[in-house]
Amino acid sequence: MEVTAPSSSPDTLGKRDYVFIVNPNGANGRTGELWRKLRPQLTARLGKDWNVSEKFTSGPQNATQLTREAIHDGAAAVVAVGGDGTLHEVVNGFFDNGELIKSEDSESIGPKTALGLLPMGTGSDFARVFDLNKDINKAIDRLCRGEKKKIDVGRVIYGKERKEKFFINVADLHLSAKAGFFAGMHKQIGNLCYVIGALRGFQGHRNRDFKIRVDGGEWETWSNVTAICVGNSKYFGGGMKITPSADPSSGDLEAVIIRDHRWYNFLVKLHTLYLGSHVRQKNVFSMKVRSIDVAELDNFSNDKYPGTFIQADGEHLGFLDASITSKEFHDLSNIIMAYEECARSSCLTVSGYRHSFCHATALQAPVLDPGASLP
Ligand SMILES: Nc1ncnc2c1ncn2[C@@H]1O[C@H](COP(=O)(O)OP(=O)(O)OP(=O)(O)O)[C@@H](O)[C@H]1O
Repeated sequence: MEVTAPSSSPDTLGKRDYVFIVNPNGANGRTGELWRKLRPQLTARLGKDWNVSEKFTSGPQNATQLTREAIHDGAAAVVAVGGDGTLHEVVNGFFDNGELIKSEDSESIGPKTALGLLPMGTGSDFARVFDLNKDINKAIDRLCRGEKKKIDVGRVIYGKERKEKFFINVADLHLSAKAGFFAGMHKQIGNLCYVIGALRGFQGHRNRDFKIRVDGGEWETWSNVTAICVGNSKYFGGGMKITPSADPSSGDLEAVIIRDHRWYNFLVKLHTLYLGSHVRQKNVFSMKVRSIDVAELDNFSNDKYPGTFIQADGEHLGFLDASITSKEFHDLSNIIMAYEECARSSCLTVSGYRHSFCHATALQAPVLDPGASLP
């Protein structure tokens, strides 16, 4: 829906679109309410230079499609309005078949469209690293100032069919992903959903043995793993600083592997998860990685669930394949999960690739002014 005058009006001629993709049901409907209150302010502040348009999502995954359409149409920016789930879907809309998409008139590799964020979800964890989660006006100011930052995205490949998703915040598996799955069912109670999710996650949980390979090196067996969290950024679960050294502009990811933990370990040391000091504890391992592969070693067939839970940006993706054996795993026929830093570049040019093997990802969040030159 066009908020400003129609694009044929003399006022809008030559202007590019700022497309706000709104999940009206985010944060149990609060996103939609807040958006309606903020929209006039945004139109007033941005409308002089841009066509401000809004698109409401019709349901899960729709934000991805809406983003692709906006990029094809040459939007200057696509701004996710909602929580981490909506941001995740918008980020995935920058890609198609694993490749960055570009506007139809774009000559360059990578989109001319930038990514933006108005955090209005339950957890809004990605926004925390920019200190934008507490005050929406701060996020609006940043958007209107046109402040830009280059950021990375990660990629997860999982399951027998080797499905692929990009993530911008944290991807994780096993207990934390199971807790996230249940938390998603209780978003109506706000941040308490993460407590309920954790309690339900612990039911029937047992630590597992996995094969893990870092940066394409040797596979190693890790026994009694409770959770594996890989952060492009620092926070998940409504403010837990799970990967405290991760920096979305660093070019690498932080992998935190938690082993041998029981529910009471978390209970006693819960505050350390919020402080990020858990990484200094016994049985918690942190490392900087470019990629990490994980495969199951033991058989899940007797379990209630088909395998190890995987989530990305708090969105349930599925399960590692329960039937993976070490033989299949060596065949690499059932991989697993791989994170990959995607090369970064300006959203306007092809210069600045950090790695020639990878197409540029032009994700800059929270975005702006695609006309300005990048640092
Ligand atoms: N129109 C819609 N109706 C129902 N669900 C939707 C709609 N649009 C998107 N969704 C789904 O809503 C889910 C949650 O959205 P979102 O992340 O915006 O809010 P949240 O869960 O409250 O916040 P956070 O993820 O930060 O905790 C996503 O999984 C998304 O797929």
